[in-house]
Amino acid sequence: MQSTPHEDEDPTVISLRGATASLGSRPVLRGVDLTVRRGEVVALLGANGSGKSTAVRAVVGQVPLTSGELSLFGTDFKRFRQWSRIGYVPQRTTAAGGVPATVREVVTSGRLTRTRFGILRRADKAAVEHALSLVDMEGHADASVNALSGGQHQRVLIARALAAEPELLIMDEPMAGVDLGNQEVLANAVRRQVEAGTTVLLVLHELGPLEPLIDRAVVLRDGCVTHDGPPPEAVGQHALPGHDHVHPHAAHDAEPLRTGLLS
Ligand SMILES: Nc1ncnc2c1ncn2[C@@H]1O[C@H](COP(=O)(O)OP(=O)(O)OP(=O)(O)O)[C@@H](O)[C@H]1O
Repeated sequence: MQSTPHEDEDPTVISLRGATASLGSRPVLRGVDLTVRRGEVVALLGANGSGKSTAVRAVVGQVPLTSGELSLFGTDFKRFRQWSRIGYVPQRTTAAGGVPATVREVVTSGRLTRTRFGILRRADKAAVEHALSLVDMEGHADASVNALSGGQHQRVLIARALAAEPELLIMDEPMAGVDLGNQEVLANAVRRQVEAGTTVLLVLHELGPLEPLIDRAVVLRDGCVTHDGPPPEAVGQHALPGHDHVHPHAAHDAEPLRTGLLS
């Protein structure tokens, strides 16, 4: 495993303790404990509406906790400022939402947290090109993101997160709406990150091509953890009691999804 400049610090990358959170008046997290240690690949599984997205959004500060504790890289969330150490790929977003940006421009935007005043140095440009190559999008770097398929969009969003060379990569359903060919490319990109020592937290509907990478599964049900341990066997999440998930099966190279952060 790659050594990191922070190797001597607390190996706990994410620590969520007794976390509760509400959306509107609805309690969505009801006492969640989640620990992710350096170098681990953890899958967050559970039925639709069990609180998976809310849990990862709480970890990245998009949903405030109503009680409980969160620390990142050993630092209490309130004092944590090192956001460039975290790459986040949210659920169901488009790369540009109609903005006439190129693939390279969108990926470059993910590097800005590593720059001073947004000025790109040689190392920054190299990191952007490397991120593009990790998801096999070098050949599309100058294409408009609005002309991409759904699977290619997802590859660009992951490259945007990788451009900052994060130590922790958080991805919310990276395979949703992505055809098998693009899933393989994404799985390869994640595999290379894991081999380089990146810590990964994934929200997944089913383990799919990422299965060999996953060290541990945490299963949520109604905002509570019902399992924290080895991932379910090869049959995937379907093996879990109470599995009642609706799957967004992708058509061949599905259309870009049109809702999300930037749209
Ligand atoms: N803005 C909101 N206001 C009120 N309730 C919400 C809001 N967003 C989500 N919820 C509800 O919170 C619950 C948890 O949602 P969340 O997206 O975290 O679940 P999930 O496990 O990620 O589901 P899925 O697998 O369908 O993505 C769901 O019942 C959802 O309907």
